[in-house]
Amino acid sequence: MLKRPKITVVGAGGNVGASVIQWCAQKELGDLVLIDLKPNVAQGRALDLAQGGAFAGFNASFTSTDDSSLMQDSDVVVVTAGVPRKPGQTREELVGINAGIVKTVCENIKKYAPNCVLILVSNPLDAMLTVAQKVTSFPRERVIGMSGVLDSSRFRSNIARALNVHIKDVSAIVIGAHTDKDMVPVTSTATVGGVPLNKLLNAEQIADVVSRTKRGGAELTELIGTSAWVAPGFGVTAMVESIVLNQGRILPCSVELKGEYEISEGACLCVPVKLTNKGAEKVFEIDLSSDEKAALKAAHTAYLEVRKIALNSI
Ligand SMILES: NC(=O)C1=CN([C@@H]2O[C@H](COP(=O)(O)OP(=O)(O)OC[C@H]3O[C@@H](n4cnc5c(N)ncnc54)[C@H](O)[C@@H]3O)[C@@H](O)[C@H]2O)C=CC1
Ligand SMILES: O=C([O-])CC(=O)C(=O)O
Repeated sequence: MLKRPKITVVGAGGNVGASVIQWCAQKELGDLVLIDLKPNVAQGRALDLAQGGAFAGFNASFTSTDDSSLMQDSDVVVVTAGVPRKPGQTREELVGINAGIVKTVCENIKKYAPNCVLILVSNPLDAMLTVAQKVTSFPRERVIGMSGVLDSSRFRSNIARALNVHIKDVSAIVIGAHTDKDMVPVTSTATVGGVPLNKLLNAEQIADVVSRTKRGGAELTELIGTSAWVAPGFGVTAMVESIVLNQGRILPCSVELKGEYEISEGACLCVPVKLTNKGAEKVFEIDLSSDEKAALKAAHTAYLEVRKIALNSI
């Protein structure tokens, strides 16, 4: 029998984890292991999905457990374990509690799946990525944060809605920190069907799209009462797919920088990377406007503050 990729989601009983499992199952990306502190909930999520396979047309294999050893030798481990924010909170306010959770989970990943590509989702994303890297000591290629795919998807959706065009034709990315204040929607390179964004929207309209994008997660949290999970699940799945199918997609993801963008070594921020079965195989430096360069610098400063608290909490 052919060996399929083994994909583990830690935190799979929760909203984002369940969404990731659903889309990975739908795309038959591999055998899925669902781990959560609440094993019954993870088991329930797995059963619910398995029962939908007949009509959704997939035949995935699920294992659900609170036993971390079942992630043994996973090819990809997605970490969604952690507390989500409530309306009125920032992601950064979760730092103390989630640093401890990410530390515990990453100790198990290091022990049981030392060769995996780790995709981190828990917030505050960039600082949690530093915790994951410190605990696992994995090379930067194999510790990747999901932020830019989601933020860019929101950016593209906001541009498409402002112009009443198909989202597929919108090419635009968000880099920087995964925070309401310090994400950097890159307007200077954004295009729709090859037409530069500034030929389609005026400065005020662009500012509106940018501000809506930066507040995308907060807006949803206010509406739902907890943070988003459907679009985050799609975002993670695109990353998993590019890794397990070795697609080599270039997607904005949080990674440790090693001097790129003139940012001090060791900082984790979102930039475009090539995702293959080695993980974030290549990090790209793109040309930015002077405003975007300044915004990236501010994102770095903000990240350092949150990182300090995160590292003091573990
Ligand atoms: N990076 C991003 O773009 C996004 C990040 N998030 C973050 O993802 C995290 C999860 O969000 P939700 O799924 O909505 O929360 P949730 O509360 O629905 O699920 C979290 C799950 O983690 C589990 N868990 C907690 N500690 C654990 C441990 N040590 N081992 C195993 N499982 C553990 C809980 O039992 C729970 O089932 C939050 O920190 C949230 O802020 C959410 C959306 C997007
Ligand atoms: O807003 C949140 O707290 C969850 C998240 O990171 C997002 O949806 O972008």
